[in-house]
Amino acid sequence: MIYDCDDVLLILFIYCECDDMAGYKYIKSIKVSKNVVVPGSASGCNCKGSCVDPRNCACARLNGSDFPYVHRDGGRLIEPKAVVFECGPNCGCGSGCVNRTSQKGLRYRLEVFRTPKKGWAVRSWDYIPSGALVCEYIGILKKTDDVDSNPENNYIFDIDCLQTMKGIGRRERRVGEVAMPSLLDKDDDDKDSGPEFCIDAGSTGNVARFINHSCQPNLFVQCVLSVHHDITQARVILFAADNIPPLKELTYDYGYELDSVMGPDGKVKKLACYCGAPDCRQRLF
Ligand SMILES: C[S@@+](CC[C@H](N)C(=O)[O-])C[C@H]1O[C@@H](n2cnc3c(N)ncnc32)[C@H](O)[C@@H]1O
Repeated sequence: MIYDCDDVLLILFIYCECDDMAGYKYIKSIKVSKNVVVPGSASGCNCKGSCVDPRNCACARLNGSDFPYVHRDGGRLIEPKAVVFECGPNCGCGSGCVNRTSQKGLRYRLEVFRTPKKGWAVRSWDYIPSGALVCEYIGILKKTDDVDSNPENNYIFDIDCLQTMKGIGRRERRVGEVAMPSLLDKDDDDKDSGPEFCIDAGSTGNVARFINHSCQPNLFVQCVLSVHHDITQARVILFAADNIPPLKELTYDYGYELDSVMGPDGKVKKLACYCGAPDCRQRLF
């Protein structure tokens, strides 16, 4: 299976909702469960054409007064951030703006291949430079409570951006100030309740669902807000952490705490890790 630029899941993020026969709403290519309320679009910047001057761009200010991306290779993330604020539907800039890097689709030819011990996996036919966008984790946006009943679904990504920003969980907290502190105000009472929303790629998804875990990964997870500014429903984008040569397996850290996953019988579930890294933790969870 090869995914290339023709298979791009176009993520234009024009805020548009509609229902299909199965009762899902859509924000363009993102399917949304009917019982999920998607926040309204944020007000944008007044730039024209492309955002170039961070002093005059409201979106740049949200990123700490600079753009998170540089122009090389169609947009490269300068460094991992707690959250990236991209330009959205109410911004004056156009689709070529560098601050819409995650909205431009796949740039590398990604292949799904079979591994001896980990099932399917993903690699690129092209060289991927450090900081380049690899793909978005696409699926159905659901309430996490609604998927707990299906413990055999291996394709659920909990949107743990808020927890990571608060230093809860195993994913590494990003240094640097969050330019919009109100993001962190959300559900302080629910500190232990975990992510409210997840992306379920069990029945619908893209190539990201086949990317395996590694204890020494070459991709990292970046939370991105482009349409609205609700961190609990942030988009989840995978970027290259290193220069990645062609045909090297692409991996990210799933971020599980050991002993954090329970089976239907209420007992701790364990899964052996076969990432092969010298400092492998030996278990995914
Ligand atoms: C999101 S899926 C990744 C694609 C999966 N390999 C497949 O064949 O569809 C996650 C599942 O892949 C397997 N997996 C991912 N990384 C692994 C690793 N490092 N070691 C062992 N199994 C892994 C586990 O079964 C995990 O629940």
